[in-house]
Amino acid sequence: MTDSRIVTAGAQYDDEALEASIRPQRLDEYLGQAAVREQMSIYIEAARRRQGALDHVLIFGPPGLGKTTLSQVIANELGVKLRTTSGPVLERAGDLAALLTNLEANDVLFVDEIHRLSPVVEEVLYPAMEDFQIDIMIGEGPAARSIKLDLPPFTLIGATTRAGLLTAPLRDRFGIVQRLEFYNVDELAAIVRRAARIMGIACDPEGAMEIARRSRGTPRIANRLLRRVRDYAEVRAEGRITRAAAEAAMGLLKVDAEGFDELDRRLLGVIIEHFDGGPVGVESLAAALSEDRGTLEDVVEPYLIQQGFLVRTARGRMATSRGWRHLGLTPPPRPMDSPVADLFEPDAH
Ligand SMILES: Nc1ncnc2c1ncn2[C@@H]1O[C@H](COP(=O)(O)OP(=O)(O)OP(=O)(O)O)[C@@H](O)[C@H]1O
Ligand SMILES: [Mg+2]
Repeated sequence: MTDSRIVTAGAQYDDEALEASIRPQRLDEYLGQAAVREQMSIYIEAARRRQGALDHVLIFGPPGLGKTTLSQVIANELGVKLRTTSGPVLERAGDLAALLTNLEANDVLFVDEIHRLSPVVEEVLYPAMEDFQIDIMIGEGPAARSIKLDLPPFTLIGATTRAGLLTAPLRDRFGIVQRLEFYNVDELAAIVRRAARIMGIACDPEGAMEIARRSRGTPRIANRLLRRVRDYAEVRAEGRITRAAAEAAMGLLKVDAEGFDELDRRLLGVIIEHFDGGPVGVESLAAALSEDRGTLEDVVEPYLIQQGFLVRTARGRMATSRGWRHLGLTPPPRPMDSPVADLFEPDAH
């Protein structure tokens, strides 16, 4: 079920065709993330002047915020080739060795889901990152020996939604660590307007704002909502994305004013109605919703938490007063000696 959510931040197949034309190629098309952009522009320029490889970069942040995009932008700005792989794909040490020995000087190797590298592959990566060398074993049994190979200088870019799952030795080998944040509404509106231009659909600023507000801080969702609103505008609104067209289209998709869909509302509803607002453990919650725990933790909760509708406490999840009100319910009186008491202040959210 979750895969078909319009507001899921994860990638979906229908995205691919248009995605390629919309995806930013250069740093000045990569909107928002001002601090990341400024830092990266300096590091990239410095590497270019030295004609050396950029230091290794770790990019982390929730799905759909632009990790893969940023890695491509970095390679484009450096003017080097990008090779792409991912943690789960690299099963054996030899898989990684083959990729590394095919790199040219200053190339970028992008490893998506780097927290899912197997330990043997990670072992190969350490000396490769640190000294641009790898040890490979030739042969088996008593005749086996290891030889050292020199690699050209290169940049490893690792991406992960779960920085906490990276081993310390791996994390320490990245000279540059960038954390992507949820985008604000103005940034998302700019992303929507740019994508609408590329798609050749007229989009009023208020129409873009309306889409932006419901995009959960996530460019991938903004672009997906834009495509559905475009369909609606073409059929019902004379091909123009106005505020009214955006509202009507998203009403049909059951995406509410906060960008929540039915799963978000069910999650809040279950915490409030079955568990008196919490705290409730994630396993009980997953069971009550018939959803998988990982989906709740990685996909559903981060935005609810970031927006102050939900909190994670040591004893489990709790709905905040904002969460109660979103469902049209009256929050309970402020719990006196609760570690989250301040979340129940009348004007806090
Ligand atoms: N800063 C940005 N400016 C404009 N568009 C962006 C930006 N970041 C991402 N996008 C758009 O959002 C889409 C999703 O981004 P991307 O695939 O890079 O996310 P991701 O962080 O790699 O997600 P995942 O964790 O699922 O791999 C891109 O195709 C791109 O069109
Ligand atoms: Mg990605």
